[in-house]
This record gives sequence, C-alpha cells and structure tokens, in this order.
Amino acid sequence: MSSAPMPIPPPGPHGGGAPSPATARVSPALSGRVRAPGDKSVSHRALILGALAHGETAITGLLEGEDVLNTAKACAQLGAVVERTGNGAWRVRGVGVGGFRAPAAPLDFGNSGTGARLMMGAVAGNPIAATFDGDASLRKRPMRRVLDPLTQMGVAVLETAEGGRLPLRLQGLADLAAFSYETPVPSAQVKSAVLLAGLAARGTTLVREREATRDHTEAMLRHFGAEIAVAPFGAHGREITLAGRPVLRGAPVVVPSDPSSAAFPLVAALIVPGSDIVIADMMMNPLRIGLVTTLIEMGARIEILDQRTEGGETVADLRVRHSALRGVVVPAERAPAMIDEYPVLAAAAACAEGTTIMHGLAELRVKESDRLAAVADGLAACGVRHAVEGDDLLVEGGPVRGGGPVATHMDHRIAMAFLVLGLASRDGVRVDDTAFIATSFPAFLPMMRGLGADIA
Ligand SMILES: O=C(O)C1=C[C@@H](OP(=O)(O)O)[C@@H](O)[C@H](O)C1
Ligand SMILES: C=C(OP(=O)(O)O)C(=O)O
Repeated sequence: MSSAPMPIPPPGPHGGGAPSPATARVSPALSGRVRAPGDKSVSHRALILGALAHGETAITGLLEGEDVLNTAKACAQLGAVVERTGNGAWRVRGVGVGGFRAPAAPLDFGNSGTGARLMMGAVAGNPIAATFDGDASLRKRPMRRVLDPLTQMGVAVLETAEGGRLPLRLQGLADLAAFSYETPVPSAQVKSAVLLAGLAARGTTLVREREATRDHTEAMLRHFGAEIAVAPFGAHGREITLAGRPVLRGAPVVVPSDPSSAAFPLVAALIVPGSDIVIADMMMNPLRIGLVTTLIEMGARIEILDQRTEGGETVADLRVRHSALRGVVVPAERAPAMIDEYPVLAAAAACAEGTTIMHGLAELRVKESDRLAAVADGLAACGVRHAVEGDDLLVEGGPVRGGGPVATHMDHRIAMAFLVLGLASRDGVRVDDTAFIATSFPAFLPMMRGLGADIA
C-alpha cells in the first residue's frame, strides 16, 4: 500500500446519464478463472465502522462500486478521514462513537439501500441533523422500517417525502435509549441500523430476527472491539445483544469476494454449453450462499475447492461446468441467504428442465426495482413461461427464445441477470440499460467478455 493518498473516484452519474443498452448473444463455451469484486455488504460496513472507531482502519479489497463510493463520501462528510491508498486499498481515520459532525450538505446514497439505511443508524447516536437522499430508485424504497425503530430509540424525523421516503432529515442525539426490537421483516439492513444506533445507547440493545440474515455487522462489530453476543431465536432466527457505548478501535479489514456478484459468471457457466470456469476466492458465509445450495439441488456441477479462512470469512474456489439443470422448489426460509440472487436464479430456471418454484419473495418487491415484477416482465420479453402467484415465482424451463428489450428499472441485478440469460438464448437478449451495473460490479462486462461471453 502506498502512503500517498489517491483521490477518491467520484461516483458515476447515477440516473443522470443517457441509458446504455447492451445485447448478450449465444456464446461459445466460457472458460477461464475469475474473481468477483469485494463484497458490497462488507465494504459498506468496513467504511462505516471505520468512521465510528477511534484510530485507523486499513481496508483491502474494498468494492469500488458506486454504492460503496457514496458511503465513503458520506463518512467523509460526517468528519471521518477517508483516503484511497491504492487499488481497493482504503484508509479510514474514525471519530469515535458519537463523534460525527453535522454534514454541510445532504448525504446522497445514490442507488444504495444499504448505504442509506445503515448510515441512518450510524448517525442516530450523534447530536446532529443530517439529510439523507438518493436517486429515483432509492427515493421509492421504504424507509419506515428503519425510522420506526430509530424513533423509538429517540431519533427525531424532521422531514420526509411522502410515506417516510427519501429525501428525509433526521435529528440524532447523543443519549439514545437502550432498546429491544424484533425486526418485522427479514432484513440485515434494519438489524444493522438498530445495532449501529445501539452503539450510542445507554445499556444493552437487543435485536431479534425470526429468519437469520447476513451477519456481517455482528462479525465486524466484534472485530472492532464491541461486546456482542448472538444466540439462536426460534427455528431459523437469531437474538443479538450489544453492549452500548463500547470504545471501538480501528482494525484491518480484508474484504472477501462477493458471492452475489460471483453468481452471474457462475450461472452463465452453468447454462452456456461446454463451459468450464473457476470462480476464485468466493466468500462462503452460510448466510450468503443459498444460491449455491439451490443450484446444486438443480443438478449444477459445482466443485467447492480449497475451502479456507481469509480475513475471518470462509472462502473457496468454485469450479463450475455446464450442467443439465432441473427445476426445484426453493423454500421460503432460504430467501434471506440468497435474496439478491433470485433474478439470476430465474435465468438458470429458464434454462432448466421442468418448473422451478421460488417461495416467499415478498422482499423482492422493495429492492432497487420491484424485482418480482421486473423478472416476470423480463421473462415474458424473452418468451419464458412463468407465473407470479402471491409472493411466489414459477418459472418453466426449456429452450429460451430470448429477445427483449428487457426493462431494467435502474436495477443492476436485473440488467446482469438478463444479460446472462442472453448467452444461452436463441435470439440473444437485449437490456435497455447497463449503467447501474456500476453500483455493485463495475468490471462485470469486461470480466464476462474475458470468459468468452458475447455481450456488446
Ligand atoms: O445488509 C446488507 O448489506 C444487504 C441486505 C439485503 O437487504 P435487506 O436488508 O433489505 O434484505 C440485501 O438485499 C442488500 O443487497 C444488502
Ligand atoms: C438490494 C441490493 O442493494 P441495496 O439494498 O443496498 O440497494 C442489491 O444489491 O441487490
């Protein structure tokens, strides 16, 4: 790592630029070895906890996607020193719990629910007012799920757009009430917002979730010196107890490779005949790999090689070969472990033999787009038979005609999932905009082309 700070790259012109359509066409066998970028969830948390800690946090492998860059910018606006020291290498000098200063301008989280919701929790325990905003997609997403618990802890909501949406302005306070909360929806963002606010609370914060969601906040809080305990809650849930007012100490963070991004080359290799690729260093956190479990049940040839621990997470290399997939039933309780992967699972299901039934997808309706509707419309545009029944999606597999254009609705995962489907579709698939892929996976197009994918 060099010691001279490099300029923080500005986030791209989310939503403002002209749309950038692309077409994926039937491709020859994919081959090669790729590594997906740094995990988006871990990257946001490394910056935020670095900003809330005393001393220096050196981060390697940070995802330099627009969502994370917006969080970096917000941390700097709140008084942390945030520097880019090399490729994916960042250094944060934090201000300590309760030490944020009032930002002079609104905090703009672009397309990122994680950035906005986690930072509301982080700001809550500071005696400052801050305005939170985002792009047209983020302005449509529900924020009451975070405002409700935060106001119960003492935060004041000074202004919101209709329905408690962004833009909104919060007044935090140094002395939050200790709080017990059961999350009403399975959401790591809601859980994390409450825990981050709980850092400034007098006494213990308790969060219960009926379905276990990704546990990166808990792991990183422990890594930074917080006193945190996790116990089972009910059949699938967890109970998290956090002691208030810890002294957080900056700590090195090695960001593992993102399984939600790796999902795209992974499914592409499964559906393009003759493919044989390796996905290197993928994070194997059990709360993140529901897609791998599901694909293996579908008959996917995925070999998990060299499983090891790196930076506190289990990682592995995955050898993935073209496979004859068959439809399966995906249980609702698996949803939190693969919530962002349903669009690309739908692409795999479209190429499988038989019907795949995915249960319990209500949360997909409140992502960057209504992903249940966007996937259904995209499948229709590609001639794939499917049905939405309540919160379930049914996809009938078979040879895919393709076509489009698929409307991506400012949603990176819709764009990437349908480009992957195009690689195994008779007529290819055209998507209306690839610009938002930069929120989570800026190197997606070159990486896929490097494997042999025909995307132009
Ligand atoms: O905590 C996180 O980093 C995330 C949690 C999930 O959202 P919800 O908490 O809304 O389920 C996921 O969809 C998102 O991409 C990242
Ligand atoms: C839902 C996602 O992210 P966020 O909620 O942070 O916008 C995603 O990346 O698929």
